[in-house]
Amino acid sequence: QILEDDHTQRYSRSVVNMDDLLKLDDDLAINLEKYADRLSQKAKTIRRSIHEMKERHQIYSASTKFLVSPFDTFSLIRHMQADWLMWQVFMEKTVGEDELSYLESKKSTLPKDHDFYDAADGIRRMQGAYEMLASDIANGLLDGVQYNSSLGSVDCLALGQFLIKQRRWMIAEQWILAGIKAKDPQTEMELLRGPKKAYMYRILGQVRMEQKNLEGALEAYQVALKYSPHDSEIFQEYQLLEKETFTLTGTEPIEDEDKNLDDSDESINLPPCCSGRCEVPRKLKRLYCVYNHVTAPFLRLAPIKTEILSIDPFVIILYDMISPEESTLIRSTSKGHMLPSATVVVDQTADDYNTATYRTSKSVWYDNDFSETTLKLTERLGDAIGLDMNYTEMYQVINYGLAGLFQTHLDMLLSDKTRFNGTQDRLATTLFYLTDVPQGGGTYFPGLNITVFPKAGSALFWYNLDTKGNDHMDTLHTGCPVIVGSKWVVSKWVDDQGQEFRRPCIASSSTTKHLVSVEKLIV
Ligand SMILES: O=C(O)CCC(=O)C(=O)O
Ligand SMILES: [Fe+2]
Repeated sequence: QILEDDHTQRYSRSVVNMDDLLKLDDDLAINLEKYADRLSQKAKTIRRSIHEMKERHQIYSASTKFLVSPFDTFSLIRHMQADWLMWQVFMEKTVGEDELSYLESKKSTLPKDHDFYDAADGIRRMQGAYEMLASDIANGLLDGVQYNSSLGSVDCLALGQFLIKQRRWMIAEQWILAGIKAKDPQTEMELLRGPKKAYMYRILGQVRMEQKNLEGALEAYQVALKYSPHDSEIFQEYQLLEKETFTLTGTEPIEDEDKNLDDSDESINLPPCCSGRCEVPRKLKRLYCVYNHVTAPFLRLAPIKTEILSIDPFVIILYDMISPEESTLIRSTSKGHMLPSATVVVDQTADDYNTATYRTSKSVWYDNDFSETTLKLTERLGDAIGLDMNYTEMYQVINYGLAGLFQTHLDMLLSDKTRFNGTQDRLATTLFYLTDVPQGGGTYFPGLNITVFPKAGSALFWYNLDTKGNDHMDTLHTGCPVIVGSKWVVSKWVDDQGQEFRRPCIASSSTTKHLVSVEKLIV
């Protein structure tokens, strides 16, 4: 079952909304500045009046006749009876109400808890997929590439606490340690609620305790107490811990009954090949590149550069399928219409957040004849793959978000049995890459040890079904987490029904004389 996801803004699901977010942040900063101006205006009025009051006092105290005159006496009584009440009213008057209500009006558009969870979970999975250390990420070293930016301790601590909630103690500890080491820029957040060192060491102690590392926990608590010797809560926890260490010495560590998550589950979903550094070599050792001029008459004039990545299943890259102008047009047309990508809901009772995390992108659908660009693209693709474009699904334009990914999956929707009952399925997949992705974001086939990195203008094409119409399990594929960049892809699925003459049912693709579609390149 395919459902459109909820229509709320999901900031982490696509990077197309990042400029809106930046603009909002800018507006709110200007608003805060206005608020500060109003506060200083109030303080200035108060200071000016104090100055006048002090001057008056000096005159009075210098005068010997003061308080003898009825005018002075009257004036002092009037002043003290009325003016201080007026000051009270002035002091109580709220400053910057307009600015406060402006902030209130923007609250609904600010990122929500789920946006933070999405973002934090994205970082966690990116870290797992590329086997990065928290301290490296915090210092701007991403999968071997050093960037001129880093994360502050508030950010690291927030990640650590998020991971504690997920009971992922090991990487939670990494992030808390990174937070302790992070150089703190004096941003407004540090000023408002900067994490105190004692607090961070206390959390470090707690995380170590959860991992039954009692000595490490004690050490962390001792440092916490050094920073904050009078904190009674930290002291009590420290004492409890000391007792526990005493009773546990020499005994086996107790296994926690709850399942504690570590990151081995991640490496199953996202194997290390996302980086392109596969442990096992791919089947085709050589590079096979051909000019395809055989699947359409027009290609004799303009052959398509085609790289063959795998024979069975048949996987190829088509080069120069989209021009930079067409790519820009598709992206700019789509930008305002993207919604969180539809997801296959496996468990309807689970909350939305849980069901949607394996595909973190936004997308929009277009018919073949949506625009001149899509019409041309359809014609070009039809020529390049030799299949009938009248039998295809709509185009889906996709943009990935922060560490955006599509976990390992198959594109076909049916079981072999249902498919042979006559229900339509996805014979082949085409993924057009609209952008280069500076780091990460490859399309990875675990069964084939092939990682394809997006190259603007190229298209990845493969058959999901073998020549007999059965599932090809080796077409399992992953949209690897984006590390840096904005990954735009356009997908196009070709239906099995309607291709009977272009891709007839044959015993195997080596029965070459029957091949009509792009597979005939391997002849
Ligand atoms: O973005 C990718 O690399 C994979 C996308 C994909 O598998 C899909 O859209 O079905
Ligand atoms: Fe897919």
